[in-house]
Amino acid sequence: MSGLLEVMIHRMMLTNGLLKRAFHVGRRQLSCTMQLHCEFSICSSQQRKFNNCTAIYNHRSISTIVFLSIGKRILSLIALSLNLDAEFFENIGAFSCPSAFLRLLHYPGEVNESDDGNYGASAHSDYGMITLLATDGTPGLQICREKDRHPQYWEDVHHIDGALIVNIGDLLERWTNCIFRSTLHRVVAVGKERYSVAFFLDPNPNLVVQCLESCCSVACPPRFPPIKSGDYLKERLSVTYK
Ligand SMILES: O=C(O)CCC(=O)C(=O)O
Ligand SMILES: [Fe+2]
Repeated sequence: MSGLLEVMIHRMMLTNGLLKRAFHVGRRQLSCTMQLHCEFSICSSQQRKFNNCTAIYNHRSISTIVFLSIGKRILSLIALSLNLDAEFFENIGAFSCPSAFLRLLHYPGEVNESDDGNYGASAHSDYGMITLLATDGTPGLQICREKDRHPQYWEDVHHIDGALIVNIGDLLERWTNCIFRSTLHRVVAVGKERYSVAFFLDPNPNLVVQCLESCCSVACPPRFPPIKSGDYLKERLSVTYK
């Protein structure tokens, strides 16, 4: 990995026993001064598997710094839509040393009968504020718009060249009292190998996430108690990776 990189490789893992390989790059907590200019020149044999991910990444000339600034911009638009200042999340310190990391993902093309439907990513929502997702264009990602409705109705997310997919996370759902619902999504088998890169943008771990004033009223009280972002994420991750 290039000397320019100040990254930590968290782990190589199989998540929940599902057929997905993920490679984590970044720090749970980005240092404010840290240069995260991620030009990937991945060379070890393990990392070679992820060259297609890095190709997605490099092709779009995006670095973690760019992901971060796109994420901040989207969150300032979300703040405006809630009658808050554009700088609201910046001002409350959400982006001062935020928790953020990249996940490079590889899904194999072949699916065996014995896998028993375990492929890709099972239905979930991401835990933090927002996730920016770049894929190699291979289908497989699906969303369920009305997550409380049963039976669930799943829609394919169509690839748009040059566009990033934005998922709302559970912390933003808590903050906005469900005005912004977190995106229920999954990745299903399409009989083709698939690569994607996800950038998870989560707030400073010490920030207390509590219902925004503009998102509640007497008729619509807060649905979630205040919680420190870091505690919430730790709890969710410990359940996922126990
Ligand atoms: O690979 C994808 O398109 C989605 C990955 C995902 O949802 C995740 O890693 O949380
Ligand atoms: Fe996800």
